[in-house]
Amino acid sequence: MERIEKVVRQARAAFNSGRSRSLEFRMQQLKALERMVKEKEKEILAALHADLHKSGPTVYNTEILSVLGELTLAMEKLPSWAAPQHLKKNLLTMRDEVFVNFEPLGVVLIIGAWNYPFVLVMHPLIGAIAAGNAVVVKPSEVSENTAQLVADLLPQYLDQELYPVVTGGAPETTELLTQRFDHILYTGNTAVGKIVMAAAAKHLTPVTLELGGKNPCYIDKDCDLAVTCRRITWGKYTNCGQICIAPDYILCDPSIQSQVVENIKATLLEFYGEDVKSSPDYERIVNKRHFKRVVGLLEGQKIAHGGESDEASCFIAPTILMDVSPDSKVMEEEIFGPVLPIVTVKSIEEAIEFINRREKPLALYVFSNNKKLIRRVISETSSGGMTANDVLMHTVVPDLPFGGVGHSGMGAYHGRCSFETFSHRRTCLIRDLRLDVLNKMRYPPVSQERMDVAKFVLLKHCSDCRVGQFLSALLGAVKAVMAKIFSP
Ligand SMILES: NC(=O)c1ccc[n+]([C@@H]2O[C@H](COP(=O)([O-])OP(=O)(O)OC[C@H]3O[C@@H](n4cnc5c(N)ncnc54)[C@H](O)[C@@H]3O)[C@@H](O)[C@H]2O)c1
Ligand SMILES: CC(C)=CCC/C(C)=C/CC/C(C)=C/C=O
Repeated sequence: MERIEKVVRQARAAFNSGRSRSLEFRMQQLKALERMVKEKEKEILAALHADLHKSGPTVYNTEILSVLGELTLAMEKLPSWAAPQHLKKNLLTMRDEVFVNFEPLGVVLIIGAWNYPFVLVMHPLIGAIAAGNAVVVKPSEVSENTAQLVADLLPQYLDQELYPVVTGGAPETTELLTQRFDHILYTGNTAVGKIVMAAAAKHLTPVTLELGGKNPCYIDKDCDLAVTCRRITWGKYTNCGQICIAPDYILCDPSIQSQVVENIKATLLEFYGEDVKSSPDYERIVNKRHFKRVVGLLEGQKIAHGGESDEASCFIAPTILMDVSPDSKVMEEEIFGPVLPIVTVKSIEEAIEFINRREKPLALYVFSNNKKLIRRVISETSSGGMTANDVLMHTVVPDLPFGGVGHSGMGAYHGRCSFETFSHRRTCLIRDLRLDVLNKMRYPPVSQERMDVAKFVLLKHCSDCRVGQFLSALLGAVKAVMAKIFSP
């Protein structure tokens, strides 16, 4: 544990040296990360297969490409993201420089989860490096092969003191959390999220919490069920249901429930063949603990499809549950496995009420040809993010912030939002010491007259105020004349 304290101390000393701040250095580190991902692709694929039975193409699409995409974006946009943001002025400040400067926060802690073990540490790491921070990376011990690979690879490519990796589980994370950081980004379950936030509060450290929840998926009667169910099947059973944005359960009218089941069954056959177990595209539950938890959710349920499992290989077949009671256990906790309950509702009002009676989810899905209904769902519910007429896809749009709300998390990242999350927006005002006469109205002794002038001056924005432009031009002219008269 002394080692952990030393690692954080070294990261802070490295940050204080100032070397992570220049854009040139940040770019160089991001380029090195890109080289790492390209050169070590085989090793990354192997680790993810060992941890989660993920197939090569799946890992390539979800983990490698998305990390390379985030890197390309950051390297292309960093100069514009990091540039000071000049803002509107009022009459009082029309001669000044008014801007927001993005500065690094300091030492950031990133705690990853096991289900997308590579991307969940790499995405925030990219944002934190781009913003000029030192970063301590703690990958999830549950995906042990990927965690070890990250620990082996990062020091080969990045500045070792600025970006150390700490491996281990709850004891190591607990120890890390006693240290002082300038920001913590944690990905994982809500219960540990509370522990992280409580520990961070001791140092007044801001947190980004990327948590989970039960993501509803409403299917309107007015939609193409074959397409709808193909998209839902893909999003639900990818990574064996172990994805934070998976549709957790379906809400639909009782009259279409059987058609939904039939369409999902047909898609499963298309995707994984007759023998799902031998499909290279179907993953496994990460460990026995989670296997038992997910199998336990099937108890007492009406299984419309699937239900088979094999503890030795942590296999659970893609499963659909029908006529599920809203009060059953499977509707209480996030499923995080290949089990899809269908709860019937008789109207969109009932669906909205159902969603709003529960904690705010990380994602919400609605399928309908009716755009008005989609807009209504957006305006009458809340969730971290949402996609209409598809699933998962809002997370792959680089400019969309990704994060939860309420019990599904706080704060967001991805793309520019990552850069902002790991930056301090520093308010800057640069004035000069001349023409102090213009400040007279704020100096004592106060008078009604001065207050009237202050009111006029403060309530006018320069950009939409002709008086401001006129005064500015006038002042410029006066300045030029004075300079001419008084120049030696
Ligand atoms: N919002 C997102 O981006 C996102 C992404 C992936 C997973 N998730 C959510 O994460 C959950 C699954 O992940 P998990 O929690 O099983 O992952 P996990 O077991 O990998 O835990 C996450 C991290 O917390 C640490 N940890 C565990 N117990 C701890 C403790 N007592 N004190 C301090 N640290 C501790 C672990 O070492 C690990 O690094 C699901 O709820 C899922 O929805 C959210
Ligand atoms: C398009 C697919 C299958 C996934 C893309 C989303 C993605 C890169 C997920 C990884 C990060 C994440 C939000 C995991 C949640 O558990």
